[in-house]
Amino acid sequence: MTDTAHTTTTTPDAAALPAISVRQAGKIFTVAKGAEVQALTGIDLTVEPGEFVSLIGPSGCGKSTLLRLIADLDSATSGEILVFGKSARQARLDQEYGIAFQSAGLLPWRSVQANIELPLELHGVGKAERAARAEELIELVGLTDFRSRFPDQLSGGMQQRVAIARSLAERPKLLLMDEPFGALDEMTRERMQQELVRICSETGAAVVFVTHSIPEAVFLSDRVVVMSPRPGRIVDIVSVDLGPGTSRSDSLRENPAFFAGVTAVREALHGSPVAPLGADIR
Ligand SMILES: Nc1ncnc2c1ncn2[C@@H]1O[C@H](COP(=O)(O)OP(=O)(O)OP(=O)(O)O)[C@@H](O)[C@H]1O
Repeated sequence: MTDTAHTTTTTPDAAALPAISVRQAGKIFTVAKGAEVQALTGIDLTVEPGEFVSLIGPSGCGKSTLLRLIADLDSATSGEILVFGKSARQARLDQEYGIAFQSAGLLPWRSVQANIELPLELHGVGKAERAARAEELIELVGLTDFRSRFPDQLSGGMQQRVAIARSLAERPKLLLMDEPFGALDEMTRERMQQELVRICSETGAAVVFVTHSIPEAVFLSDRVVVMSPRPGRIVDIVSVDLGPGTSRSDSLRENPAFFAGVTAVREALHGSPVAPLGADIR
């Protein structure tokens, strides 16, 4: 449950900076009649470049709030949040990450292809290059026959796939994902999990991934951050080290190391001490 040291000083090598450094972050919402909700308290978390970290915990424990603070969609009441050594605000302005959140957030007047191309368009990427990249991504998320459709002509899960493709358009070094697979059927969800693993290993992107699913968190993650509510805080960080030679392919779902990881996260969620992981899971 240790966390790596925070790097808040400027280093000459940007690649050596953590993808995310959160130190003592807290968030208080002011609600009706001046009442306050302490959504997060004392959050310390470092995510290294290329690392996959999931946030899991009961409803209301602050998972989405933490992700929103990192994405600068809301501001912390206390503490510090750095993204690749920059303030969350600067990182947002510099488009340091891709975002795929619960609601797909697509532009209804743009086709699937045009939605996926949007971030590239905003950054002045030429038409041919945009189209080629969109084509790759449309294929990746299995929407080849739907490239010209509009969001209201797609199922919720298909809309979510468009949003994921859009978040990948600029090959970001960091992806912030809030239950991106929540609306998908189980088979599509597992396929998308595998695609995400592949994409991350190919691009070296770090990911912070909010989920309610323990198996999903274990399948995807290097570390699973377990949170508890009132106020939202980190109660444990479970490392999922599957040992040498174990890839995150479909067969992992039937691997004893995977089951042991699921058990470790479940116990952490339920507040039981996590047994030291055995030889299968280090
Ligand atoms: N804009 C807001 N105004 C007031 N309170 C808020 C706001 N956003 C979140 N909260 C409160 O902060 C706490 C954390 O909410 P958050 O949505 O981050 O939890 P979560 O763990 O993502 O929940 P879920 O798993 O249900 O999505 C909750 O008590 C919630 O009611």
